[in-house]
Amino acid sequence: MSVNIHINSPNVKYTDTHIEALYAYQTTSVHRDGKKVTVTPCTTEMTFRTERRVPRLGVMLVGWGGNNGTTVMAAVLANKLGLTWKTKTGEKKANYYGSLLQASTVCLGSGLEGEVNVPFRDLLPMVHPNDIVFDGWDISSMDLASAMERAQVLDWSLQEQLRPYMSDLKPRPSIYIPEFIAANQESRADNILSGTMAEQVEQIRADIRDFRQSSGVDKVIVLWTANTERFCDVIPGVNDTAKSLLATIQAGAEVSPSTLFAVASILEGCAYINGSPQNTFVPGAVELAMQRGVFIGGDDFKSGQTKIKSVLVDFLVSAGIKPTSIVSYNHLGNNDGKNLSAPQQFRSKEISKSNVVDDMVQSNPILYQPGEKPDHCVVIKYVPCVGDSKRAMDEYTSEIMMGGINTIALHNTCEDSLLASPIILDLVILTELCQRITVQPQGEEDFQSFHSVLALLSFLCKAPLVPCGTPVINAFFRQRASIENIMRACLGLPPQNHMLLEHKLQRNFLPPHTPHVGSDMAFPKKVALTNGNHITLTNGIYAHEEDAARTL
Ligand SMILES: NC(=O)c1ccc[n+]([C@@H]2O[C@H](COP(=O)([O-])OP(=O)(O)OC[C@H]3O[C@@H](n4cnc5c(N)ncnc54)[C@H](O)[C@@H]3O)[C@@H](O)[C@H]2O)c1
Ligand SMILES: O=P([O-])([O-])O[C@@H]1[C@@H](O)[C@H](O)[C@@H](O)[C@H](O)[C@@H]1O
Repeated sequence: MSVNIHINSPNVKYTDTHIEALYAYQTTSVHRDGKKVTVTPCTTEMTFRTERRVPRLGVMLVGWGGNNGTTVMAAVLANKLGLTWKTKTGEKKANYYGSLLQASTVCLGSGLEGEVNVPFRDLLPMVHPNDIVFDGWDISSMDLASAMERAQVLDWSLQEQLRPYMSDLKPRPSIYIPEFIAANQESRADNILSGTMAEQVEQIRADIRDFRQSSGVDKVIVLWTANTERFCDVIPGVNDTAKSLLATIQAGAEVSPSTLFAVASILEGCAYINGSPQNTFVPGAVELAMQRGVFIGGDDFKSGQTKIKSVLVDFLVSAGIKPTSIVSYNHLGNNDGKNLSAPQQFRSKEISKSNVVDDMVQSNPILYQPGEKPDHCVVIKYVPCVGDSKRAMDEYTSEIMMGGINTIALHNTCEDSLLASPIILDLVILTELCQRITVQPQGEEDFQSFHSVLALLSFLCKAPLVPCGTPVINAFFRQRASIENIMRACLGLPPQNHMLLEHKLQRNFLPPHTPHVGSDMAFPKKVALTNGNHITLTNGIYAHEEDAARTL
């Protein structure tokens, strides 16, 4: 179900190349003086400009031969080919469930039939996952069909159909520095580059150029879905500035493979996204991205256990209930789990899985004293038997009224790669869309793009990377609303505020031409059809309906 949305407003202009929308951005400036809090509403008129032409997108995955890499490749092929396959519970059909853009909707407002919800992906012109061209690197030389089999994620009857399309896909040799990942990964490393660090970065850059040229794509985005690395020390003169980082690479001192890929991507003008928890984006990498006007984003896909945590803690704290203990245990048996069985790699993940509640806790000084936090314990165990089917068990203990205690226990079987793959697609498609959006605040001559650190990706990450000094938001629905409302702004639409005031007052205050869905209104007998099979909904929002005529 896809719709063709057209905003009928004097503030929105469709040119051949752009959607241009005048938008009143409303915020509040708050000043606190002791117990006195002064709130000043601020409105900034601005113009959002979105390029309408959707490019041919190439995505290069670092770790292409891994569980996530092979699964996202397989999923796109299966969708593109419209594959179905038999399983013991019946026939399955390829889909993109779990993708915010492909499988969730947004409410555009009310029409003659009540609320009109449309696919997120239809809000603005954006890349369809079926059209993405993939390539990538892996320290394992295994072809993608065999690597898909090794991953043990997808049903065999589906794998058999996909094998002919994936057996010729071979990951490019990659940068391998053993001390950054678990020693137990060494047995996979038969596909590695040689030469100095600088030479290897140049090879990665050459790979990107080769892919862009041979595939004919218009742009390339690079995404890290390789193993979790240990954290890298941030050292002045080594990686604290773009200049020092580039010099360190030339000198061959400590730089992680993920940071080397980041530098190579940025120097090639390609956005770079980190799907793992390590601190790939040392200050020098961030500065380099800003200097080059290239997007970077991450860290660590938010896919299952942590995603629920960012919902549940938001619910509890927003409801005035005080979480006092969060115990997040899981065991998994895939190669990611094997890598995380090493202490330094686990530590990277422990940090990203633990910090996700900080903003929600700090938002409620009624419940928490300054600096007070719930006990928070993260445990990850490697149990080969369960493979990619991670078993997450959580216990949330909270204080409720009058000394009461509430305990929520969850068991969550996360098929990790089937949860992460749609997130990988959302990350690259949203990043590409942001590359086509510019904004001109009132009074400024030039249009500007988003900050190089693409905070809009926070919804998809456990440890959101944000511009220095800006707030880190982990609360799930706040993150989602940020994406929705920025996309609405590109269409000149106000933020979704959920007020539904028209249904909460005694009298309907909407202009007569705007029907109020309710028994006290006489519906027009027929909705005029305009422009062929477009139907003009009230308030000028057109929806392209598959079925043409309708009478009400
Ligand atoms: N739900 C999820 O699966 C999920 C959620 C959040 C984060 N992650 C992170 O995503 C990453 C991938 O997860 P996975 O389950 O696919 O793991 P995986 O081990 O199956 O795949 C990682 C791949 O990266 C390769 N690799 C390692 N070092 C490399 C390098 N320097 N260059 C190129 N390739 C390299 C490995 O050979 C392997 O094929 C991990 O860091 C994991 O922590 C996964
Ligand atoms: O499900 P989630 O918490 O978002 O994320 C997952 C962790 O629970 C799991 O322990 C880890 O192995 C995966 O790489 C992923 O990070």
